[in-house]
Amino acid sequence: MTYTSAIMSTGPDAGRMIQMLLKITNAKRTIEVGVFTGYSLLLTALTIPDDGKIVAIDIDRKAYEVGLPVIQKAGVEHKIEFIELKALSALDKMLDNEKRL
Ligand SMILES: C[S@@+](CC[C@H](N)C(=O)[O-])C[C@H]1O[C@@H](n2cnc3c(N)ncnc32)[C@H](O)[C@@H]1O
Repeated sequence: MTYTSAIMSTGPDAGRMIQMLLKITNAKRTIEVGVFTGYSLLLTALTIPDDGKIVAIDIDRKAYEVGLPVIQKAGVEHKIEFIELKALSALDKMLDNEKRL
């Protein structure tokens, strides 16, 4: 599969900034809104602890699946819960579930 929208991906400088912010805040649980092929998702998964969790939301699972083999090769897929849904609906569901706990 070819993906022609590479311009949508986070740039390397912004990626390093994301990693730095995750480190200085000791982030363990994060929400990624807008995954695309998963570059910033991969950086986040590589940065948070091994028992950390990322809820990754995107309306397009196909784009996520383009980058998934890299995430798997990096050994960080277990930290990711991918949700294919509009972000607002996914976030509403998460809030509803939280209220029920
Ligand atoms: C700029 S790209 C994300 C780039 C990604 N973070 C990266 O590092 O490569 C934006 C993504 O948001 C997704 N998107 C757009 N509207 C959305 C919505 N309402 N809910 C969920 N995802 C959405 C698109 O499918 C696209 O994959």
